[in-house]
Amino acid sequence: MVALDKPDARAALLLAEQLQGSGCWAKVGLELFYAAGPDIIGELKARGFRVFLDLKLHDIPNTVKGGSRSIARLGVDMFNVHAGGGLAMMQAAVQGVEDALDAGEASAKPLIIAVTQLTSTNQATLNDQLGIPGTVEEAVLRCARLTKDAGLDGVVASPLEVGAIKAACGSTFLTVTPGIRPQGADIGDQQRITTPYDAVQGGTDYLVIGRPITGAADPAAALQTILKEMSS
Ligand SMILES: O=c1ccn([C@@H]2O[C@H](COP(=O)(O)O)[C@@H](O)[C@H]2O)c(=O)[nH]1
Repeated sequence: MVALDKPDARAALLLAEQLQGSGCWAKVGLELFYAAGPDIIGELKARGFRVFLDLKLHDIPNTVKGGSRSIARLGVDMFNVHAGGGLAMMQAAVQGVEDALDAGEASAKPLIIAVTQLTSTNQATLNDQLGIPGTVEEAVLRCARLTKDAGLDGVVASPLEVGAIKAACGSTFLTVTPGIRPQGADIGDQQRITTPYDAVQGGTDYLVIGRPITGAADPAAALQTILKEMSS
């Protein structure tokens, strides 16, 4: 999944066109969605991309239900919420999608996943800033189990945690992992990272990659290099 973190539709579609035919998904996050609006989803779908809408809903259950219903109408293939919103909030996301399907507003059910702990969070952020005791992995696993109990399809986590999540929640529970950095790439604000190769070896279902591809002089070539690294 390539994170199309671009400031407007034109820049995002220019990038998407360079990646067309590679088989990658397009991930639409806050920067692009707030700038380009819902129409960007249709533009990407028309170019053959499967779309992960990464808006990380986190609100009271009733609001998340309505938001999820609206998202289901857009025809995205996957979207997410924050597990930190709790069981009822995540169940409300599922209900919102079911309402859209029952009302004939959406033709297919998108995958719904939940962010466990952001990959920019480290041990100190968790314990000292957020006041959550224990290790990051323990916090991630608590969120993953809650997400499964709520009936969602999987979680967003670091590739470092995939083995533990699969052991706790089962092999078919999806793991979607940002925090991917090829050897020598700039780490930026990410904290819990691995290489594309190690992420694949660790059993992740979907790798999410932004700047190592989008910041490259030739994004299509950067993607191909990463795809090669994943499979060798
Ligand atoms: O825990 C999370 C959840 C979402 N993301 C998003 O993934 C990409 C990663 O981009 P890079 O440039 O490869 O760091 C970005 O869109 C984030 O919003 C995440 O990184 N961690």
